[in-house]
Amino acid sequence: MTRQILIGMHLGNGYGNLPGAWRAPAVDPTSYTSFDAKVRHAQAAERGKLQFLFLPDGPTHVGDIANEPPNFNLDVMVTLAAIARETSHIGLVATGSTTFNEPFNLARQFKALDVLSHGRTGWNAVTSSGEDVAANYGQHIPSSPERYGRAHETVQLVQALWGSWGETAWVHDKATGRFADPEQVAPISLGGEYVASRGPLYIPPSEQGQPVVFHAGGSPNAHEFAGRWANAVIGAAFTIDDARAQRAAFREAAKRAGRNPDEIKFFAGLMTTITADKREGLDRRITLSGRTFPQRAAYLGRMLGLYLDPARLDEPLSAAQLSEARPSPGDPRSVHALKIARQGWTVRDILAHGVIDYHPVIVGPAAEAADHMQEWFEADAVDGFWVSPDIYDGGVDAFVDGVVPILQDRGLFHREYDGATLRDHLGAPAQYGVDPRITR
Ligand SMILES: Cc1cc2nc3c(=O)[nH]c(=O)nc-3n(C[C@H](O)[C@H](O)[C@H](O)COP(=O)(O)O)c2cc1C
Repeated sequence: MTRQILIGMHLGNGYGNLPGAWRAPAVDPTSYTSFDAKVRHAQAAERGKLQFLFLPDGPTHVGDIANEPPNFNLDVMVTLAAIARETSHIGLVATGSTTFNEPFNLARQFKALDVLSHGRTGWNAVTSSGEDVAANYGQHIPSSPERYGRAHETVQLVQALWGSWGETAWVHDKATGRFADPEQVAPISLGGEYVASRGPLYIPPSEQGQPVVFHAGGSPNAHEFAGRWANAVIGAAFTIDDARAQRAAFREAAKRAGRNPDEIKFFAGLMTTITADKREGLDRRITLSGRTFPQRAAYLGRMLGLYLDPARLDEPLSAAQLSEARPSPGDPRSVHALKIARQGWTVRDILAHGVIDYHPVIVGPAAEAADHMQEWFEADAVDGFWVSPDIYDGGVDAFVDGVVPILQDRGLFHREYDGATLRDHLGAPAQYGVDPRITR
């Protein structure tokens, strides 16, 4: 079968990726606590046949709570449990820290969600960063080798626990009175330098056996970790070359672990403001994020090697400034920022293009997003994207009704779900318990 783009949808705080999304006209400002809102956004993504929802998790809030909502869900597992009951196909991927959770708790919660969702669950196993997160657990952030040392042990333990209830152990035969085959439900008694568990975990397999492992991280340690354990990587890249290099690094690591590199899919982030014309999109972004622009103008200046006066946001860069500008080698977004500046936009509009955002930003007609996705995909830079809409109410629909049909017409995106599990959607191989190739 020809390779096609895979798409996940970011679901964060209930509003969208713009800091002022909670104040948008059609948005209920209490969506942060509304599970109805989250279910509605998930159903919109499922209508577009997207492969999965991705829920990041800190868990902390370091933003400006006086003006902006927290970044994350109230609780990713509770949110996905609610969504699982109101959707039928879309994959449900939640982030769970290997540093600040016990393997037994992770194994139990994720497998229970996998059973509840009939085999649609994914675990984004991350090592976490930031002292503010660690402080919530009364700890400091361990060093990278320690975090990844614990992460390797944790995933191995979690998968061993998932496999500790044998695939055919559950007999539940009322006539004979036999509930389960005890030979197939056995302790694992595994322990390492950081974590240990006896088991077994009393949870039978789901329709996909056990959850699919994802990872998000960028260091060489992350490559080795994902190369061994993950079937998908939630990535961040600003250029095709960067994405291609990251994807290749994860694929090489998978090969070193004795796996087929096609077993690990690389997803780049993409932020969207899909509108009929660019001006409408820029204006929306100015209304909902312009409060930060004076401060961002100073940063944009540093990206371009210029001084930009925060009081003169409504002027384009002068000819002298444009000829003096040099993209900063320290920020991969600088080349793109200069390209936009050269198109003659005002500083306010340059910032409204999202040139200082966490991921590439598309502002404007759906075809622009489709073109971006096609270009990156055909350059072998990605297997797919995780898409983060500016405002979930309306923004998920704009993607599903605008971008998805274009990709489908170009033969780049499927029209129907072929299977019912997340493993099916990602083309991930069957696995139950630990992967014997990794733990031999
Ligand atoms: C695209 C992307 C998404 C991430 N999402 C999360 C997240 O939701 N929660 C979290 O704790 N860390 C998240 N991380 C951070 C990683 O867990 C990791 O702590 C960080 O990248 C530092 O690890 P490294 O040394 O491997 O780069 C994310 C990282 C990337 C690149």
